[in-house]
Amino acid sequence: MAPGLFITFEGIDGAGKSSHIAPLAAAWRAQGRCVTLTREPGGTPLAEKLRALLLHDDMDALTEALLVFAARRDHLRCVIEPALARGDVVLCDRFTDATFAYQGAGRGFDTQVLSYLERIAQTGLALEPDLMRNPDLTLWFDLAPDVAAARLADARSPDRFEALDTAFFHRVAQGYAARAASAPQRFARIDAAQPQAQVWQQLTAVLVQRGWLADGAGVVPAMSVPGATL
Ligand SMILES: Nc1ncnc2c1ncn2[C@@H]1O[C@H](COP(=O)(O)OP(=O)(O)O)[C@@H](O)[C@H]1O
Ligand SMILES: Cc1cn([C@H]2C[C@H](O)[C@@H](COP(=O)(O)OP(=O)(O)O)O2)c(=O)[nH]c1=O
Repeated sequence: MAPGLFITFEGIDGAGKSSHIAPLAAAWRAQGRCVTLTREPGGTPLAEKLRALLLHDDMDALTEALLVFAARRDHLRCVIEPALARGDVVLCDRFTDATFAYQGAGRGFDTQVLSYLERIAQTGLALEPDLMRNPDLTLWFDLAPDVAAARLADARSPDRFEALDTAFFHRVAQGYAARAASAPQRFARIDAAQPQAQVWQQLTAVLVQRGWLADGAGVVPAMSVPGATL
């Protein structure tokens, strides 16, 4: 059995993550791999309830951090770890880097506390009991906040995060850049300002280069592939 692969998609709101996840899942499935397609916050019935609170109810940054890690723990326990143990490719729309970018850099919450929560929430669930689960690869969609905002203005009504100002998203973008610099082996930066066909090419090239996807993978996604299919 091929070993499981845990791949996360990160970037500010509107960077283009959701548009590419379903087509990548289809490309892997066409090559005979089982794929688990999921998202954070969310991915389990409990974590989806926490997601609804996070996206719509007012709360402070510590409460946000505790809720995202509670949702993550349940998601790891019920979905991600079992899928990896089966040998699936797990494609997850956001994971812990989002917490460091949004609650850490965006809200200004203490990143040492986030690191502590990361360790306790992500350890003790894998086959190897001491492993702190981290993605094998993080595809980071890097896009200027004003371009992302222009894309979103045409696309959907904003949630509690998407309604924040551009200064917040500049901080979040810097948070992602810092996280990527601290784990360069794990991160692949995708230039999300490119037209979608080129974004797709860059994404698949990263995966082919690692030997995880065979060459000639799938079609370029249509612009309208919704995140709502997750
Ligand atoms: N490379 C691209 N160029 C132009 N528009 C894009 C591109 N990628 C995605 N979009 C559009 O931008 C909007 C936000 O994309 P989406 O995939 O939902 O972003 P995210 O999941 O990162 O918030 C959608 O309307 C989508 O069709
Ligand atoms: C995973 C995660 C997401 N978020 C935020 C980022 C997003 O604005 C929001 C929901 O993410 P997302 O699923 O990308 O929203 P959408 O489906 O509308 O594209 O949650 C955090 O603040 N911290 C986290 O740890």
